[in-house]
Amino acid sequence: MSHSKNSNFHLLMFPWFAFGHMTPFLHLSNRLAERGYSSTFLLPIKAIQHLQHLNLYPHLITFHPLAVPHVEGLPEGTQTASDIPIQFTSLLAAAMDRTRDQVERVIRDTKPKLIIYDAAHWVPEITKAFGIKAINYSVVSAASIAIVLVPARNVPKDKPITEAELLVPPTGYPSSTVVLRGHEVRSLLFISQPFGEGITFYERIYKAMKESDALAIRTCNETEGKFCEYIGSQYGKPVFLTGPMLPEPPKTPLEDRWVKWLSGFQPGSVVFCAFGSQIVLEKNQFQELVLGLELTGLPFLVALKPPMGAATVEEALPKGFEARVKGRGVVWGGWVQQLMILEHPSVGCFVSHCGFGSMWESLMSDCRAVLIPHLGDQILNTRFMAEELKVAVEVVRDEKAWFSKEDLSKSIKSVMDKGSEMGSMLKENHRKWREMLNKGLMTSYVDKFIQNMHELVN
Ligand SMILES: O=c1ccn([C@@H]2O[C@H](COP(=O)(O)OP(=O)(O)O[C@H]3OC[C@@H](O)[C@H](O)[C@H]3O)[C@@H](O)[C@H]2O)c(=O)[nH]1
Repeated sequence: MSHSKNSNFHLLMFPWFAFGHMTPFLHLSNRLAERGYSSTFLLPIKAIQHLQHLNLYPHLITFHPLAVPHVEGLPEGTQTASDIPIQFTSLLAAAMDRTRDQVERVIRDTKPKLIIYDAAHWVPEITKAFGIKAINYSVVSAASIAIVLVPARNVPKDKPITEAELLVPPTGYPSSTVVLRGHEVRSLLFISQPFGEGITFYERIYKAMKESDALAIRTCNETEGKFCEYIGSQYGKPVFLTGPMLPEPPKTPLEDRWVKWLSGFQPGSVVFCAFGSQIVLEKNQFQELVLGLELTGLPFLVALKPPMGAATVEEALPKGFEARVKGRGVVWGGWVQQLMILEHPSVGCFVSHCGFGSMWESLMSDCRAVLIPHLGDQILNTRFMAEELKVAVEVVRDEKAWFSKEDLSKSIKSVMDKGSEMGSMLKENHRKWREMLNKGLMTSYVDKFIQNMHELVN
C-alpha cells in the first residue's frame, strides 16, 4: 500500500504512562507507518526522549508531549510509572485523567480517524462526541485479561475482592490449566484497589473496554484464540489481533566479551538466565538460583540485578561459589543483549521469569525453556507455555513460593539431557510452534488489523 493512499487515515495513539505500554503502542505505530499510516502519539514530555530512537518513521509518527499535572502525594516531577514505586501508580492514573483537556484539544486539532488507547477509560466519552471510533488495545496476554478483567469476574462493588473469590476463574473461562493456584492469586488483589481518583483498577479497565468500539489484543489466534474469543463474547465486541508486536531485532552486534566467552563452549550447551527489567530477588533465593545452576554441571550465564540489600551481584554470591564455577559460570549484574544471546549457537537453555517479552523471545528462539515466574501475568504465561503449548517446564515452588536449587537443577537437566524423553517432547513441540509463528504470520496480523480498522470506520 502506498503512503499517499493512506494519508487521510490519521490515528491517535494514547498509551498508559508506562514503558511496557508506550513501547508496544509505538511498535504498532511503526508497523502501520510502514504501510503509510500516520499517527499522533501522546506521551509525557519526559518519555519522548527515551522513545525517540524507537520511532522508525518520524515523518509519519509525531510525538505530542502531554504535560502531566501534579497530583497531591505524587513525587514532584513524576511522569511515568518508572519514576515511582508501585504504590504511587494510582496517583499517576489520577494525573493521567487530568490530561483530558489536552487530549481533547489534540483530537479537535488533528481530527484522527480513530484512537487507540488503553487505561484512559474516558476516551470513548470524547470520541463519541466527535464521531470518532475508539479501539481499546491490551498489551498483556489475552489469558491475563480473560481471567480477571471480564464482566463474569463479578468483582464486588462495595468491598475488596478476596483470595477465595480470585481462586475461582470467571464462568466460561476457557482453560483449566492457565490459572493461578493458592498464594499466587495474591498478586491479583490489586484489581479492587483504587487506580485513580474514585475508581478501582477493575472498574477503570472494564469501562475502558466496555465503552470502546472494538477491542484489540497483542497476541495471536494460533496461541490464544480461545481466550480472545471469550473476551469478545464477554464484552460483546469485535476483537482485533495485532500479533505480539515485537521490536525489530537490534542492529548492534553482541558485545565482544560475550561472543568470546560463549564461543568457548559446545553448541547448545550454555544455560542463560535473566528475569527482565523489574525483578529483584531476595538474597537467599538469589543464592539458591546460582547454586542450582552450579549443580547442573553445565556452563551458565546469569544476568540479574543485585538482590535486595546488596550493591553488587558479586557481594551476594555464596561462599566459594566464584572459585568453584570459574571458567564455566558467570553472574553478571548488568543489562545484556538478551535477544542476541538467545541467538548465539552455544546457548541451549533459557531460564526466564516469562514476562511477555521474554515469553515471545523464548518461543521464537531455539533454546529449551525453563520458567520461574514471579507475578500474576508471568505465572499465567508460564502455565500457558508449560501446560497448553507444552514447550517449557516450570520450576516447582513450595507453599512459601520458594524454589530449591535441586528442583531448578532437575528442571534444567530434564530439558538439556540428551536422551531425555521430556526434553525431546518439548523440543519437538517448540519446533512446531516456532515454525508456525514465523515472520510471514506476523505480517499477516498487521494486514488484517489494517483491514479491521478500515471496516470499523466505514
Ligand atoms: O538483561 C536483560 C534483561 C532483559 N532484556 C530484555 O528486556 C525485555 C524484558 O521484557 P519482559 O516482558 O520479558 O519482562 P519485564 O519483567 O521487563 O516486563 C514487565 O512487562 C511485561 C510483563 O509481562 C512482565 O510481567 C513485567 O514484569 C525483553 O525484551 C528482554 O530481551 C534484555 O535485553 N537484557
